[in-house]
Amino acid sequence: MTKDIRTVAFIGAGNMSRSIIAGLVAGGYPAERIIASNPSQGKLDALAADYGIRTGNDNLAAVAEADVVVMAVKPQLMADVCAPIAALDLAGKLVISIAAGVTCERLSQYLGGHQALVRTMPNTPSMLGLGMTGLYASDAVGEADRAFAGHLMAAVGEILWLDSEAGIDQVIACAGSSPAYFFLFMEAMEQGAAALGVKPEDARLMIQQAAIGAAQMVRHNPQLSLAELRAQVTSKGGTTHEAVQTLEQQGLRDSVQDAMQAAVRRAQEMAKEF
Ligand SMILES: NC(=O)C1=CN([C@@H]2O[C@H](COP(=O)(O)OP(=O)(O)OC[C@H]3O[C@@H](n4cnc5c(N)ncnc54)[C@H](OP(=O)(O)O)[C@@H]3O)[C@@H](O)[C@H]2O)C=CC1
Ligand SMILES: O=C(O)[C@@H]1CCC=N1
Repeated sequence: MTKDIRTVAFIGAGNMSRSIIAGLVAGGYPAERIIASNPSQGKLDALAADYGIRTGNDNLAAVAEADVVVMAVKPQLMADVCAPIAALDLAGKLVISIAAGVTCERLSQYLGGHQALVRTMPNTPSMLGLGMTGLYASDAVGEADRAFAGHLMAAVGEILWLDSEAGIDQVIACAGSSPAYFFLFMEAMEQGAAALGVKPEDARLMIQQAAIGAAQMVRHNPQLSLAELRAQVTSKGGTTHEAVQTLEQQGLRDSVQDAMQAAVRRAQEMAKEF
């Protein structure tokens, strides 16, 4: 955890803010230095109860008090939410955006020309300290602010600094959106298990353990390629070979590649829309 403790205001307290806040507090970031601002009260009450952070409905009060402002609303709301914030004195404040498809240039326009911007692309496993965040700092971001943004997101998982802003869209495809691909795969396995007559709770346990185990094997065996790990499971003439061949023949790799390209395409479209 960073020793550089600053007051951080999350503007928008939805799924992603909750994930990051959960990870920060679990990692020891002082809860009293975290503020969440959101229109609906229920999410705020839950955040205050679960993590002891400060909450409110007044974005401007939160921003005024903060050293660091995390913009965490949906991309399509960013312009409207930023407009009143732009009227505040933002000098000396670092603004971190987690929104997909809102460029630094656009965000700077929305914030009245504010320059100290870091664009990030986190993901929901941040909640467990198992996040993956890509970061891109605009030229105006000084060393201390850059380091703070890195430490903040490193508190909830791994980080990757990007040389170009276009890299953020690659992070979306590989890590921001990708937990959903794995959930979808596991959902499909649940359905497959049901078709085999497996009880739902048994299916969930087996799928969960296989997924956690596979991910940990990747993590703990950096010397082995993914294909080598797969080969270790695949006995010659055995069951895995039949299953994997079925997935291959039915085009799993092409589907995944198309899906990742679709994510990037959508991020690029959003950058024009928002
Ligand atoms: N979910 C994910 O996995 C990831 C999301 N992101 C990005 O994070 C951002 C947020 O996404 P996510 O958390 O999923 O979305 P959510 O819809 O869960 O959260 C957005 C929050 O913004 C709040 N909000 C709406 N209007 C305002 C306002 N005027 N002022 C303050 N808050 C407001 C909403 O409040 P309410 O609904 O209570 O009205 C809601 O709680 C998006 O830009 C997305 O691109 C990035 C990486 C991963
Ligand atoms: O679906 C989205 O647009 C956001 C960005 C990455 C994950 N969720």
